[in-house]
Amino acid sequence: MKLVYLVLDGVADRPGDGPTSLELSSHPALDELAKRSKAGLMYTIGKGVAPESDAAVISILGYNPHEEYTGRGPLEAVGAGLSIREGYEVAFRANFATIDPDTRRIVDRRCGRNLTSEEARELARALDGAELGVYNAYARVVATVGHRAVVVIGSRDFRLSDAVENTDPAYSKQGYVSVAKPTFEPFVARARPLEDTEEARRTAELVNAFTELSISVLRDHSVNVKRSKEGKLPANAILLRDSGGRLPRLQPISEKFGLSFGAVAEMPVEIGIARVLKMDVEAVPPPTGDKKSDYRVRLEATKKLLEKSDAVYVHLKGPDEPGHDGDLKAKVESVEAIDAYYVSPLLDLIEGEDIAVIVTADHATPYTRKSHTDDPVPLILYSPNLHHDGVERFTEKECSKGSLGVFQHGWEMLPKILEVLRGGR
Ligand SMILES: O=C(O)[C@H](O)COP(=O)(O)O
Repeated sequence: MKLVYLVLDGVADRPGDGPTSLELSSHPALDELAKRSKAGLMYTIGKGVAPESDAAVISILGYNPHEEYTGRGPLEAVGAGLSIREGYEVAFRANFATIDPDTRRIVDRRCGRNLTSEEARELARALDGAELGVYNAYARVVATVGHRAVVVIGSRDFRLSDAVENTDPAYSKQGYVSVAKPTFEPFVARARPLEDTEEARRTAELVNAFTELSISVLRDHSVNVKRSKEGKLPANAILLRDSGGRLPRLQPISEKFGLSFGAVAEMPVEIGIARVLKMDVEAVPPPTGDKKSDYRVRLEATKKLLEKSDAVYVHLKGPDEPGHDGDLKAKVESVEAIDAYYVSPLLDLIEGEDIAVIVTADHATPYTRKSHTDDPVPLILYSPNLHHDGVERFTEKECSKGSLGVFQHGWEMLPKILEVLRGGR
């Protein structure tokens, strides 16, 4: 038996807020699969935790992020091809953002979501390698996809600590698991040490020095002058979150489950996770405006990996961004594009084959809330060897009627599902 494990980033909404994107969209292939599946719901980390994708994905791949985890920064870094000098460097997930440089008020955490990766690369170059003026410290800045970047703060001589608060006010650090705040004061936060050590105080000082430097360097950068002339928001600040000083030491997924895993990943954090878990990674280019071609590439990568791996984890970013933007229409369209261009041909591919499929999400990003929430996500498990529950559609409400029940923690799901698949009932 082979397994395709499909994660639709942020696809779930909050049913109590009104009709969900899954209810409003037409997705015949997902519904067809749901009809032939067992179904359930899952809290991807746990009730009360509105997770970011990093810890949520770690969790739904079977690892409890409260036990061994070191934050999103290092995963973004490894996904972007950077390594971290343990003890002397701390990695952060970064957003190019628009602020009022005089008051530090945040106008947009994603500078209008129209910063191109090329523009971001040019801005990053202006800061990469900058000296921070104290502790013989420096910053490395690497742009990844759109407004997203990785920042590594390092010192040549002094030890640093990852126990520092985010400067991005949208997320709070709870240990190494970052939690989306339902509301927040839209100001660039000052980094504070989160433990009473010289290392943490020094790192917070360096983070604040980097923030000031980035604001002064980006203010009149030619990319921003051009963007302002075009009526676009300038990318004139960098918000940091999810500090981590090393990669998590996790058992490779093939050893954990006795299955070889491939991964189709498009964003640096998922590429980083797949690398850390020692999956065979097919990194595909980030999403473009051409959904048909994007999903064809992802399906080809899935096919290729299925030939050599027992299981393939496929992470599709699509629905998360419109969820953050509160754009119901775009979220519905994103589900429909995945259905037509990825799931429908996947059904043809698995027809008559001994291939099981899981479809779920890493968290909810309700368009009504514009941020991640702790709502449980729908889950279906198809296998030609299993009885199905007879649910009608792939939606939150329909899946709640399924025999898999409600997983209280994402990390409990994969072991249970593999047991069901191996038991064949
Ligand atoms: O799109 C992303 O990178 C994250 O899922 C959400 O992060 P953001 O709140 O910084 O957009």
